[in-house]
Amino acid sequence: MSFRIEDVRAREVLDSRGNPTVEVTVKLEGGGSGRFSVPSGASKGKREALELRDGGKWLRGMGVIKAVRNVNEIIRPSLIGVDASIQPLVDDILIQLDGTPNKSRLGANSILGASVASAKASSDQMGVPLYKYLGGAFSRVLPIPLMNIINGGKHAGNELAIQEFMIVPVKFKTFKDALFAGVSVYMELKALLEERYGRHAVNLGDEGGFAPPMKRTEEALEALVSSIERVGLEGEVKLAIDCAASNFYADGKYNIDGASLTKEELISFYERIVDEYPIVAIEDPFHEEDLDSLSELTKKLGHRILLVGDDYFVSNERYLRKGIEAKAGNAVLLKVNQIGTLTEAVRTASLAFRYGYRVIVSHRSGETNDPFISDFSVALNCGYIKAGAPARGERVAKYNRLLEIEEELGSVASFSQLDTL
Ligand SMILES: O=C(O)[C@@H](CO)OP(=O)(O)O
Ligand SMILES: [Mg+2]
Repeated sequence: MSFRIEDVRAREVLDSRGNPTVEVTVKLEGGGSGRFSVPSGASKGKREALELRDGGKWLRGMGVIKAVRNVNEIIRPSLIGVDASIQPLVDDILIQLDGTPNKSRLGANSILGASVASAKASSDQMGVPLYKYLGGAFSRVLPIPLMNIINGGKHAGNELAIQEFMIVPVKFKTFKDALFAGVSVYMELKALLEERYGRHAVNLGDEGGFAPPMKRTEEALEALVSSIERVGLEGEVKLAIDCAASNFYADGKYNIDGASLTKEELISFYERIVDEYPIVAIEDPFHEEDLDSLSELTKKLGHRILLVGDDYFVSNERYLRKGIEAKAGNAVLLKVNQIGTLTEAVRTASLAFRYGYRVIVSHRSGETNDPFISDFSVALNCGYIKAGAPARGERVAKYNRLLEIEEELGSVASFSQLDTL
């Protein structure tokens, strides 16, 4: 059974927004193979590892021709003969080969493709499911899904400043029950939006949530609360928001709900909505450079809800460490393509666990049908996943994979129900 890499090949495929993305296939001498197609964000953090794009006018510059070439011409010869079952070695070779702090030479998209495809090839060679290969025999925690069912910000063509309005099924015994409860709320929300705003209100945003013509944050929160009540799930399904606040910040002010707020006013706004609605998590509440305000909000609300850093920490150990030192936030969003290799993503998760930060494995707004993040969340036993609405194939692929894993684990599967929730 040889784990030595025999071949690495990349090609261009399309993501869920129709943009080209990199798909990498790794083949091992022993016959095992793995394939991964890389996701892509729209509201990216400034400090994320670089996603290599090209093509000029053609495809509005969204091509990945160079990234594919980098895999086939630079990464391929360096990985051939390497033992794919030693993931830190594979990733170290990729990191050295790139040689830049933000993966700007080869592109995080080409590097990540090779990194994850190697892990998948190795798990195939070993004949064990990916979550077990990555996490070992004790991987058994199915994550609470944070399901984004009203889309705003950069993910939708409406006037909502806040990017994601999520439902969080918190009091269920199994992942399947939690998922199906979320689906009931999603369907009820569709009916409610049609009643209130008409049929055009149920068009979908990038992550499969509805993109109704709403203007104010509380209009969305209220619609979610009403939908939850209408299906009788109050107390069992709660709410979360991803503000992605860098996108509504300009010249020292936050432009939200028709007002221009100072950070102090925004803090009061968050305190009020947490009092009035069943919110259990707020992600990126301030712009990505303002760690102080995140610390301030953590002091006020950190004992009650999750305060999640996405653009703040960009899945990077270095920035998470700064957050920990500043007592900013109490959870980190983990997106493998923000950092570029699997080994680095796992290191970030380990650092988070060591300091009591929660880890939420996350999709990107531009996704593919690859359900890698589902296996990854179970491998980490982290207890949370953010994977969009239970609609649109590329989101559903993640939920369906989790259903499969839960069934496969049978009686040892455990579904996370965490204390602060
Ligand atoms: O901000 C986010 O958390 C993500 C995923 O929901 O969006 P994007 O992939 O566009 O960065
Ligand atoms: Mg985010």
